[in-house]
Order: sequence, then C-alpha cells, then structure tokens
Amino acid sequence: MLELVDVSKVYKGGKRAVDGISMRLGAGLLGLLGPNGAGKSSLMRIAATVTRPTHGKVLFEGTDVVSRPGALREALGYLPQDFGVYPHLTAREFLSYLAAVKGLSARSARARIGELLELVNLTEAGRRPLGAYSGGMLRRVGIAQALLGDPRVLIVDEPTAGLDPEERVRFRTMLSDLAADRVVLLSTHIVSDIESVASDIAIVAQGRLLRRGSPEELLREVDGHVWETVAGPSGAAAMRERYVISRMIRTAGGTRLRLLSPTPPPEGDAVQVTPDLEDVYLAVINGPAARAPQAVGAARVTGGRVVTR
Ligand SMILES: Nc1ncnc2c1ncn2[C@@H]1O[C@H](COP(=O)(O)OP(=O)(O)OP(=O)(O)O)[C@@H](O)[C@H]1O
Repeated sequence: MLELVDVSKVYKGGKRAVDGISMRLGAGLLGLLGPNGAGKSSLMRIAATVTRPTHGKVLFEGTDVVSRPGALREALGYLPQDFGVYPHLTAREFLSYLAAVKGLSARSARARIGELLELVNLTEAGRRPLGAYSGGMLRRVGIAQALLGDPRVLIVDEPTAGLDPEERVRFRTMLSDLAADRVVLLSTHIVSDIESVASDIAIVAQGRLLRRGSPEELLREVDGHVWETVAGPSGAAAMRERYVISRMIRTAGGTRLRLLSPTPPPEGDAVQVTPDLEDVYLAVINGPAARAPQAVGAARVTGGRVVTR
C-alpha cells in the first residue's frame, strides 16, 4: 500500500539523515526501531509527506506522493515527535479545530471526538485547557488527533514518550487493534514498545536500514549468542569493555551480566540463555553492518539497564 523506494535525505549542511532506504508497508504494524539520531523521524516525515526526500520515491497505492501528496494526506493520520498544541484551547476545542481543517462536519466531528477522548482516556479532562495538561496527557491528545479522520495509514513518531507504564500498555493494545486493517508505522528507541505488538520490525541506524523481519526471524539471528554470567566488580568492568552487554543486575553475590558473544565467553561460568528482542537490537546496532565506514567512530550502544537489588 505504501512503498519507500531508495529514499535518502540530506539536510542543508550535508547531514545524511536517511541513506537509501527501501521498504514496502501493507496492513499491520511495522515497528521502526533505532537509537537517537538514526533517522527515524526524518524517514517518518518523508513517509508522511511533510518533508521531501533528496532522492527516491514514496508511492501510495502506486501514486508518487512526493509530487502528488494529496492522495496519501487524505488517508493519513500522523503524530509527529514534536507535536504542538494551543495551550488556551481545551482538548475538545483543539480536536474540533483540527477536525474542521480535515473537513469533517461539525456533527460527525463531535461524535468522533467523544469516541477518541474515551479511547485515550481523556473524557474527563477534555474540557480543561491544554496548557494545564501533563506531557503524557498531551501525547494522548496527539494520538487522538492522528486518529480523527479514521486514517488508513497511521504514522506515529515515538508515541509513547512521556506515557506512564499503564498508558503504554493501553496504547500498544490500541495500536495493535488499529493495525488489523490499516498500515501503522511506529518509531521508537524502546524495544519493549514494539516487542509485544509488532509482527514486523525494521532496525535503522546511521540512516540505513540494517534489518527487517518478524520477531522470530530476528531472534534466530542471535540464537546461541546470548550468555549470562555473574562477576565481581573488576570482572564485570572487564566484560563491559569486551562485550556488548544487554543487561546488568547488581546482586549481593556479584553483578549478573547478560552479554552477546558468538562463542562461549571464557570468563566465569557463562550459561547460554534464550535471546529476546533487546539482544537482537543491540547485536544489530553494534554489528558489522553498523560499523561500515561512515559509521566508524559511532558510540557503542548498550542496553545499559542497571538494576540494584
Ligand atoms: N532539519 C534538520 N536539519 C539538519 N539536520 C537534521 C534535521 N533534522 C534531523 N537532522 C539530523 O539528522 C539525523 C537524524 O535525525 P532524526 O531526528 O531523523 O533521527 P531519529 O532517529 O528520529 O532520532 P531522535 O529519536 O533523536 O529524534 C540527526 O543527526 C539529526 O541531528
């Protein structure tokens, strides 16, 4: 339905934010996963016809929407990363205004806004000015506005930023329901945002598409490469130098490390464990593809989750 063909974006000043990405999207949820600065927002702005690519095409049902964006814009719901609101308007007023811009009649807008406020759990707060909303509440207004026109293509850029854990779960479930019969493209740098809902995952870094596949396909890639071991302070420090660490938990008996290695680590009594998507993500981001010439010198990304018990 939506297709990106060899899309690149070079900003003024020469920054190549997107570098030759091609992908086809059909109904379902595609999770676009990558570290900060990977080019996710740039790619989503291009897919949403907000930014023109420097090179490449974007096709929606066969129409080139770089030159003729209208067809996609009518079918699109978009939540940008830097979504802004008018602080003096209430959520209802703000959504009514956007509904009018989209050409919805006042009557159908009223009904739709009621449904959406319910969906994002803002029915009570809907009559309060947006200036008094928390970050998470504003994000939920952003999600509601993206859904106003019942879009066939939904593009949401880091939609869970600022949401509390309960809202995240609610939102993931909602997106997964919506993806049953429409294209949903969701970007995030948080693996858990997509691991339970995306049947299709694309990993990007340095503007390039490093992997695309189902969670099962991606997991297969690191099967046999994930280990857990417990080390003392100096051993743990040495391992952090040597391996990509996907998790660290400090316990009374030492530091429990989860690390990536194609061969059994000689240090300690490492036990092979079942990989999860966080492991895949770190392996791909830190793998040879991420260290191609233009990425040389890039900081190594680690999970960096440190839990003290
Ligand atoms: N308008 C712009 N002009 C110049 N450089 C830009 C512009 N927008 C983004 N960039 C640069 O392009 C690169 C990719 O940015 P982008 O925002 O697309 O990445 P991202 O994966 O969405 O990261 P984040 O989650 O941090 O927003 C970054 O180095 C960023 O600084």
